Amino acid sequence: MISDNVNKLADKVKVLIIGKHGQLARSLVDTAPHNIELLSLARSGINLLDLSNIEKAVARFKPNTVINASGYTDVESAESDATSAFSVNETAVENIATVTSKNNIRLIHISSDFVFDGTSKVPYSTNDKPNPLSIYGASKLAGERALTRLQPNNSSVIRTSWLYSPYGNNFVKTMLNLMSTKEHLNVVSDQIGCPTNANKLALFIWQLTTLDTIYPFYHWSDLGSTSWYEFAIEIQNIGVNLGLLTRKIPINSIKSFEYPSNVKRPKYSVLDTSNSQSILAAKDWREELAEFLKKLKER
Ligand SMILES: NC(=O)C1=CN([C@@H]2O[C@H](COP(=O)(O)OP(=O)(O)OC[C@H]3O[C@@H](n4cnc5c(N)ncnc54)[C@H](OP(=O)(O)O)[C@@H]3O)[C@@H](O)[C@H]2O)C=CC1
Ligand SMILES: Cc1cn([C@H]2C[C@H](O)[C@@H](COP(=O)(O)OP(=O)(O)O[C@H]3O[C@@H](C)C(=O)[C@@H](O)[C@H]3O)O2)c(=O)[nH]c1=O
Repeated sequence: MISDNVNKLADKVKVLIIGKHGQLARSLVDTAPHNIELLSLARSGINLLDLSNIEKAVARFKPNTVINASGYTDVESAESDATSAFSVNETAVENIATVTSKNNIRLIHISSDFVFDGTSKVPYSTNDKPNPLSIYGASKLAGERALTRLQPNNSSVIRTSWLYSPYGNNFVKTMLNLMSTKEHLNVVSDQIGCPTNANKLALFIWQLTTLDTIYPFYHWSDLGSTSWYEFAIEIQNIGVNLGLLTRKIPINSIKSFEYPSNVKRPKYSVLDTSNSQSILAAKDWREELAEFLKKLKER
């Protein structure tokens, strides 16, 4: 018995992150606990469409947990390139789940509020039925289903929404950029959801890696709800207060149909995160945004 425990202590927890250059993968690296041995792989290090290549990467590193932070996230381009969206968001997930299931490795995978159709009037629970409106949403749902089919045990799908971080493309960075270069902005006010600080999602994911058993589905976002329009207003208000922006520009509230886009986005996609709160307590989205922008100013 004693030697078993010693062996457990000697075996460092090893976590493989897939999607190295993405905003969530980078936030995971930023927040990783010190006792974890990490390997984060980009496309150059792992070919997600080649099962034997994933096998090799896993055999070499021998992770206890794989976090799939990769994804085809260009919601607009997905509408005209469904093949690429499904290959990353479904086929790659199938391949990863096949390998992790075979090797008894925990798999944590990220999905989106865009699997829902937005007709609900109350936050979506993990039991609610998905019905995606977009190709991106359909490809994310296909990935969820592949994972559930191939690795029903020791895996979790975490659905999240409106992710932002200092890295890559996200609404907060786009707004700060547009607010400093444009004379006015039009932003949709009839899509309601909840922003998520990628750092906090990363902390939630790290908590999941420590639990003995995990549920198949979690929802995670910051607390509260807002529209993209109110989100933009708040970014501008805090941005000006902190000196990230030098002036305020007019921000007009518009309807979805007035915004040039090929994508049908859910009108309401707030996630019910209550089951996740015992694992990590979330904060209101405004508080998270203010902390994030403060740190961005200090960088
Ligand atoms: N962004 C958001 O608002 C939300 C995101 N999600 C989900 O969270 C996850 C992480 O999102 P986020 O960090 O924003 O995504 P990013 O777009 O920032 O990063 C995605 C990463 O996936 C990598 N990738 C794409 N295709 C492949 C491939 N074939 N092989 C290897 N790597 C690949 C990209 O690599 P490269 O840099 O080389 O292109 C990129 O590094 C995704 O699954 C996404 O669907 C869920 C809800 C909201
Ligand atoms: C830039 C801009 C966007 N918008 C609108 C368009 C859209 O309805 C909303 C957000 O636009 P974006 O293109 O930034 O975000 P979008 O790529 O649609 O965001 C989604 O990404 C995927 C990956 C997810 O999983 C979702 O949770 C969600 O975060 O804001 C404006 O109204 N005005 C603007 O100037």
